[in-house]
Amino acid sequence: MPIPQRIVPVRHGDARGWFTESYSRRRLAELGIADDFVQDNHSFSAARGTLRGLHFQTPPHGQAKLVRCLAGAIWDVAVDLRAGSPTYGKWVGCALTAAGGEQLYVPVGFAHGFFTLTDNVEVAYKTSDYYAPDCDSGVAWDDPDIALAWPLEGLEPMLSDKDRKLPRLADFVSLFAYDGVPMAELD
Ligand SMILES: Cc1cn([C@H]2C[C@H](O)[C@@H](COP(=O)(O)OP(=O)(O)O[C@H]3O[C@@H](C)C(=O)[C@@H](O)[C@H]3O)O2)c(=O)[nH]c1=O
Repeated sequence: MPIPQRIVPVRHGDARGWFTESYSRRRLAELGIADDFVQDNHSFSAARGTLRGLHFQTPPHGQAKLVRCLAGAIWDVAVDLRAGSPTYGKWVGCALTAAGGEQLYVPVGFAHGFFTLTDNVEVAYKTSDYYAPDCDSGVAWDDPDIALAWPLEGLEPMLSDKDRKLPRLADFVSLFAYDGVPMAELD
């Protein structure tokens, strides 16, 4: 289904450690995910309390993302931005850890962001379209209309200058289509 999903690839453990298929096009197709991923991104955040988001690219360069954590842990979120969706402006979030290998699938039409729960976090994600700076967009992480329950635990999030100036959802006119499937809680 083209809504956010939490995916936990199987890990095959043995005396050496473990092995996992971190990406399988066939396995994702079984879950209803048919995006053609064309770019791999990798970011490093030095400090716990770093927040990146809420980001998306506007049509015609919307990006689905398949997000995972290679070091440390994050709290990862997706916000529904599909015009006419009954879950427009609603969010889902979950922890993604290097230790557990969990992934979050973020479809086109959803904003994405994360908050680092540890120091020295590496996040890797596949995207279904190339970086298109003219379509780079976002909404404010602390927009009260979205009311994200970030696990701040008293920390003041560390943001980029760009993210500090992002507009509110109310100022955004969505050109993302709604395909009839409302967002649901993550498994
Ligand atoms: C996203 C992106 C950025 N850049 C460049 C632009 C800039 O000089 C530098 C850092 O970019 P940003 O500040 O936008 O990086 P960051 O704040 O990490 O942005 C990312 O946040 C997460 C939450 C997402 O979902 C991503 O799609 C992306 O928006 O990297 C690329 O060259 N290619 C890319 O695909």
